[in-house]
Amino acid sequence: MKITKDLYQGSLALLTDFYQLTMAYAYWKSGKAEQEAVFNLFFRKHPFQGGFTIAAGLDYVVDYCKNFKFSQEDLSYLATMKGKDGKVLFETGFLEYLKNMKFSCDIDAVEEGTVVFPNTPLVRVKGPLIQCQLLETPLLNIINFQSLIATKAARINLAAQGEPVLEFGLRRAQGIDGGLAASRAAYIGGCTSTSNVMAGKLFGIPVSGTHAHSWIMSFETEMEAFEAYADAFPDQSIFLVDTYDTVNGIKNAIKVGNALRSNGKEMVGIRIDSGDLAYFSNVAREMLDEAGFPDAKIVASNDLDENIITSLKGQEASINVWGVGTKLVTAFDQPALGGVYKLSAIRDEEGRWIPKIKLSQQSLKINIPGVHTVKRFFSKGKAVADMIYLESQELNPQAALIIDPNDPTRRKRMMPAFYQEEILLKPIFAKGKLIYTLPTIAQIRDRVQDQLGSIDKTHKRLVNPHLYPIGLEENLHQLRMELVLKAKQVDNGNDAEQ
Ligand SMILES: Nc1ncnc2c1ncn2[C@@H]1O[C@H](COP(=O)(O)OP(=O)(O)OP(=O)(O)O)[C@@H](O)[C@H]1O
Ligand SMILES: O=P(O)(O)OC[C@H]1O[C@H](OP(=O)(O)OP(=O)(O)O)[C@H](O)[C@@H]1O
Ligand SMILES: O=C(O)c1cccnc1
Ligand SMILES: [Mg+2]
Repeated sequence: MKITKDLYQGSLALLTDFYQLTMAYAYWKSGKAEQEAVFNLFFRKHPFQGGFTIAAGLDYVVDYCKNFKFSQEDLSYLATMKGKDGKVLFETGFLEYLKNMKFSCDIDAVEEGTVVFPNTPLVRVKGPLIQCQLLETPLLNIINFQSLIATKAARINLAAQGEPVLEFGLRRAQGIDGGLAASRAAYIGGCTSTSNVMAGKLFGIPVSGTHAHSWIMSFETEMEAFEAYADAFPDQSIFLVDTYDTVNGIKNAIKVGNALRSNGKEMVGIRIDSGDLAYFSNVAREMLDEAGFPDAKIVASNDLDENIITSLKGQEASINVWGVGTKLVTAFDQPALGGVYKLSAIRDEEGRWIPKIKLSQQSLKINIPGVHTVKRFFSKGKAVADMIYLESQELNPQAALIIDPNDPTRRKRMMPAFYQEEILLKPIFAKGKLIYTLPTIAQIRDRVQDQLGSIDKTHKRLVNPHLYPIGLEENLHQLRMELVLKAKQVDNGNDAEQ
């Protein structure tokens, strides 16, 4: 395998779970392939025990769907697959069907960078059952990871209180694509730049960095190393001061800073990567100020995350720039967002939508049926609640009642006279045609900041946040309850109609 050349071979159609293909075959075989269905992608719980999630990855989803096609190589590989009986698994007629399959779904999705809450749809796919099914794994793969990292980045940036956060994660990221997608999502979530040069090239993200301990160690003395670096980059020197002795390193940085200044140049700052970051940053600030470098930046790194940054802020550390790698790009304390993709309705032969439900012992896991969408209510520019409702439902113009899907005793009446509203699912594809103008990555990043500004600070608290209200419109709640009771009867062998 030559990863530089052979990794994707121009097609991602097989980047899926095997069972999607066996189901696709069986749908085809039983004549159900083109029956229309609706699936929703949503998650049940915020990551990091937080109070908000940032939706990310739609740009990748759009590209995936636009290029949703099985290549000749993909089909040749599928043709070699054998069943337990030694016979080919997929008939040639099916492979022919896949070859001619054209993406034709409607996709509605929340825009990238939107603040989202549990149980509300992030992506809704409506179209031929076989296509909806084949999209499950790639859509989850893309949205789960990028939303997770964008959320982690947003938390880290909230902790940094507006100071720059430089993303340094590539060396510890989850492989090649994980590293690229993480840099993209980290930037969307609020980071200032990435150290990942390929992400810079591919996504147009600002690239920045300092230098490593190896640079210092390659010289006889730290002074020589600083001088040589200042010589190479007189306008952008940040000196790593902790290779041997941090206080001495700061003294050396000041000496080289003075030398630069005598040539009309200014050092940018120093970086501290070990030890007590509060103590050493305060020592450094005092020394730099005293030496006439009050504007020199103090960059800190070393296994930082939102909790350590919050703690360092609490200790009044003199850090101005935060370098964050491992714990950001690996989402260290929660390695996956538990997004799921569930069938919620299917069209019968008469063209009627039949809402579908999946039972679970945990009521938290019972899905939301029907062709539904989500609306956000705002009061004075602040988001106050999200309502999931059936698209075909006429809403009470006076007041909509929303009911918590996990606790029907929690209810909230929304009086439209006091609220502005926005439907969060936007049309992206109509019958396979892209009808959405993709924003730039900078616009998505700005959107995250606007969105965070639109929710109350109690939901942004990093520890024990206040729960944002989301609910089912009462008719949808009623439908869900009826379907649950009916399904339970069927499950028990009773006649559902009695
Ligand atoms: N003042 C502080 N308050 C809270 N956490 C801190 C403080 N200073 C440093 N830390 C964190 O404590 C941890 C120290 O880790 P560790 O002991 O591995 O580093 P170190 O020994 O200082 O550095 P290295 O091993 O790289 O030489 C890091 O996660 C760092 O971010
Ligand atoms: O700590 P992170 O958040 O991942 O940030 C990136 C780290 O990568 C670099 O060193 P590396 O960890 O490779 O070596 P070191 O621990 O010996 O400094 C850098 O000096 C940071 O410590
Ligand atoms: O530029 C840096 O300082 C950097 C880059 C990657 C990892 N750690 C630090
Ligand atoms: Mg380290």
